[in-house]
Amino acid sequence: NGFDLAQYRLRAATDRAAGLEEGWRVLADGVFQGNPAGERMLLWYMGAAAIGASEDDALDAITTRLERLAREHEDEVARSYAGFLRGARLIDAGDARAGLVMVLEAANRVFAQDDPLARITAAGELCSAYIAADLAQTALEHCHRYRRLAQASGDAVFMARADYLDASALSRAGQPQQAIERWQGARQHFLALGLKGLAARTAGSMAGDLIIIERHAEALAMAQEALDAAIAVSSPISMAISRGVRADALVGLKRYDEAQTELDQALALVAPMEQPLLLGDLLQTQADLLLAVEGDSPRAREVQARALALKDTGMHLGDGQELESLELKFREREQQLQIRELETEKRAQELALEQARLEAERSEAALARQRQVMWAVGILILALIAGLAVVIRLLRAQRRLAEALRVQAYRDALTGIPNRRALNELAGALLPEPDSEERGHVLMMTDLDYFKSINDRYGHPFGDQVLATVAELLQSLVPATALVTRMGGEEFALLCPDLGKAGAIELASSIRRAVGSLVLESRGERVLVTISIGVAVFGPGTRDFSAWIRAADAALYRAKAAGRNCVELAAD
Ligand SMILES: Nc1nc2c(ncn2[C@@H]2O[C@H](COP(=O)(O)OP(=O)(O)OP(=O)(O)O)[C@@H](O)[C@H]2O)c(=O)[nH]1
Repeated sequence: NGFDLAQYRLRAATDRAAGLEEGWRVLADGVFQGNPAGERMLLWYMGAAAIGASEDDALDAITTRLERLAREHEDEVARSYAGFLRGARLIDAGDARAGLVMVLEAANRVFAQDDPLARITAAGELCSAYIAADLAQTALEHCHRYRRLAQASGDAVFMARADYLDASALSRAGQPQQAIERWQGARQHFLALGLKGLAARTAGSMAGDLIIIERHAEALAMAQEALDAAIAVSSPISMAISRGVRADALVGLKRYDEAQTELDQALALVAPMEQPLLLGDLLQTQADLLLAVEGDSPRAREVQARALALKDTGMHLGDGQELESLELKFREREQQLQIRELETEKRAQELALEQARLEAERSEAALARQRQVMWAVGILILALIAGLAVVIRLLRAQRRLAEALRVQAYRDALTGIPNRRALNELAGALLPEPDSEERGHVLMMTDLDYFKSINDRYGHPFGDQVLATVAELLQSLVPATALVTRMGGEEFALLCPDLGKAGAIELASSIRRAVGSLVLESRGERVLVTISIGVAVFGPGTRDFSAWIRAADAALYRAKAAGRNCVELAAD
C-alpha cells in the first residue's frame, strides 16, 4: 500500500505525539483496509508511542482496536500486543503486580505462536515490564534473552533497544558504571540510525547514573540535551523527567536555587499525570534539596515520607504466587521452544551434513571419472607413440626390403654381379646416337665351353663354383668403366665403353687365356675350363641395343662353331 511501516516506527519513537496523530490519520484513510497484519504493526507502534507519551486515552483506543482485530481475525499476536500495552500502562500507574501478570500472559500466548518477530517483541516487553516494576534482577534475565533474539534478527532498532533496556535494568540493579556503558552503546546505535531524539532521551537516562557516580557536570549537560529534545517534540513527561534529573545534578553541584526552579517546573508537569513512581522520584529530589538547604527540618521529613510512600505503592506486588506460576509457565514454554529450535537446528545440520556428504561423493566420483579418462588418454597417447614407432620401423623395413629387392632385381644371385636387366638399362643410357662419332664402345658375349659336361661330371654345386670363379676373373680383367653381367646359364656379357676394336681384341684374348689357365680341382682331378668370345664394336650398322647383342651373339656362335676356346669379331 506504499506506507513504510519501518520508517513510521522510527518517526513514532522519536516524536510520539506526531506519530500518534499520523497513525490515526492513516487508519482513518483506510490505508490498512484488508491488511490486518499491517494494521496490527501500525497499532503496536502507535501503542508504544502512547505509553511513552503517557497518552492514556489514546492507549485505550489503540488497545481496543487491537483486541477487535484479534477477535475478527483470531489473531493471538494482536491480542498479546494489546496485553503488553495494558500491562505496561498498569505498571506505570503503580499496579505492578496486575501489569506484570498481564504482560506475562501475553508473552506466554506469543511464545505459543510461530511468529519470530512477535517473540522478539514479547521478550522486549517482559524486560521492559520488569524494569518498570523495579524488579531489576528478573529484568536483567529477560533483557539478556531479548538481546540474544535482537542480535539474531540483525535488526538495528532492536539492537539499540536491547542496549537501552539493558542499561535501564543495570541502572535499576544499582550498577551505574555498567549501565553507563550500555547507555553509550544505545546512544551510538540511535545516532547511527539518525535518531537524534532517541539519542538525546538516552543521554537523559544516562545522566541519572552519572549523578550516582558523582559526575554531576556531565549529568547536567546530558539532561539538558534530553530536555531540549523533549521540548522539541513537546513531550511533557520527557520534559518532567529531564528537569528532575537536572535538578538532581544541580543539587549535587550545590546550585540549589537553580535546582529548585527545575524541580518546580518538573512537578508542575507531572501534577496532572498519574505517574506515582516519577512523582516519587521528584519528591525524593525535593527532600534531598530541602535537607541540603535547611538541614533536618519537619518540611524535609514530610516530603521524604511522601516520596517513600509513593515509591512503595509503585513497587508493591502483593501476593507474588500468581506471578511466580506465570513466570514458571513462561520459562517452561521458552524451554520447549528452545528444544524445538535446537531440534530444528539439529535437523538442518543433519541435512546440511547429508548434502555435504552427497556433494563429496559426487565430486569424488567426478574425480575418479576424470582420472579414468586421463588414464585412458595417457594409455592412448602411449599406444599411439608405440604404434607410430612400429609404423616407422615397418616403413623403414619396407624401404630396406624394397631397396634389397631392387638391388636383387639387378643382381645375379649366384655370382653377385649385375644381371641381364642391369645390362639392358645401363646399355640404354650408354647407347650413343646412331650417327654419333663415338664408335669405340664394345660389347662381348662370352660362353663357357661344354659346361653341361662339367655339371654332369663334377656335380651342379661345382658348376656353380666355376661360374662364380669365372665371374670374379672377368671383373678383375675388364677396365674400371666396363660392366660385367651374367646373361643366364654359363653366358656372360661385357660392356666396355670406349675400348675400341684393337683394345677389344686384346682384352678378349687375355680373358680367353686367363680362363683357360684357371686352376680348378674337383674329386682330386684338375678341371679345365675354356671360354668362347664374340666381340661386336658399336658401328654404323648397329641401330639399337638388340641389334648390337645380336651381332655379338652371332660372333659368339661363330667362335663356338670354329671349335670353341677362341675369339670372333663381328662384321662392321
Ligand atoms: N652348375 C650350373 N649349371 C648351369 C647353370 N645354368 C645353366 N647350367 C647348365 O649349363 C649347361 C649348358 O649346356 P649347353 O647349353 O648344352 O652347352 P655346353 O654344354 O656348354 O656346350 P657348348 O655351349 O655348346 O659348348 C646345362 O647343362 C645347364 O644345366 C647354373 O647356374 N649352374
